[in-house]
Amino acid sequence: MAKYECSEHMHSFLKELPKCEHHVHLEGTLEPSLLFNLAKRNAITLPTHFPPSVEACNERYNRFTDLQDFLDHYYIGMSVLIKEADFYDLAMEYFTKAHSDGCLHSEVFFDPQGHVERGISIDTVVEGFDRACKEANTRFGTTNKLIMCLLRHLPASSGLQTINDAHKYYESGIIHGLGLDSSEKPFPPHLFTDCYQTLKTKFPQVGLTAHAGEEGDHTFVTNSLDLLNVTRIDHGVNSQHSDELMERLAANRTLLSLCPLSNVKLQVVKDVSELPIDKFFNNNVPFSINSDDPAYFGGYILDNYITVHTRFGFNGLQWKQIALNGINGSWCDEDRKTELRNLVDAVHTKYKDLI
Ligand SMILES: Nc1ncnc2[nH]cnc12
Ligand SMILES: [Zn+2]
Repeated sequence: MAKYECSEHMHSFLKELPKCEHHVHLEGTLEPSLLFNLAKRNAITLPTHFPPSVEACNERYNRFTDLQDFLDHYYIGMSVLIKEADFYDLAMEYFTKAHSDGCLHSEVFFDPQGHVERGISIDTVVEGFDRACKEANTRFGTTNKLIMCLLRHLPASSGLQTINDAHKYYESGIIHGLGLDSSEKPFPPHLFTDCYQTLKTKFPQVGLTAHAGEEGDHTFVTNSLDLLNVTRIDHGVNSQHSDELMERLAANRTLLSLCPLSNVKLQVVKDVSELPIDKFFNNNVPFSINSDDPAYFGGYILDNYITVHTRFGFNGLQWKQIALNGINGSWCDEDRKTELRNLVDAVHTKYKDLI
């Protein structure tokens, strides 16, 4: 289904192009090899219906029927994460891979409720992830932000409790944002209005985002904007079905964090070429390209960029614009944004023949 070639030269350009990732769940970066190592280290027995080996995981992960089928594996997978060092090791594996893909700034999700309900304290989770964020910055010079997600299949009261438990991490800036994930269609945005409002009132600097328009229709996107006051939308592919919404996203420069390989693996589309990526680009709807749950969907950020290239054949100038839109939509400070824009300029100049 590849329509365009990705030459070695284009591959090098896409790898070197400074990229920002805004949509990756740290628990979704749990490679089967680490999953089984941690299960052994922590003496965890996985349920008998979970794939019993790395090979069996790779085979099963290739045929998810929908979002819920994936989530059923994802929540079992994360059950091997017990100690602070487990969360650290998981995040360090991701930051190392992202850095080797040319990703210079990552805003990463995590699901504390998925751990707290198993008896793991939120402090264990956040301390491990925060230590990895700091280590990645020291080791690679990459920047990163933690975004706490609420699980939409749990009641808003549990979300409020989680926000309360995370209070000190928002206060110190260790957690920067709030997101909303898990099963979308049965749990629309209005259920979480109070959670978003409570956090925003206490911490006006917090970044707000939500998964919307992945399996839900475009009203999930509009309602996330209107009721949750988010400034970013995770996925948002179904925004394509409302011209009014498309205009609103473009006018307000609201970033969609698209996840092309995820959409194929979760049967949102059969092939990346069916995604409205050219439509978003041509209508000035800003988007970034992300990996979502790379250990489950078979590709990290660069794999997603390359697949998009083979389907849409963007030229060097268009790729530069996509990279700049990702920087503009990031939650890092202005100095870092300027630094990243200059790096994009330099790489684009180096590959100026790709225009
Ligand atoms: N793609 C996705 N959609 C909703 N919830 C998720 N949790 C992890 N990945 C997710
Ligand atoms: Zn996601």
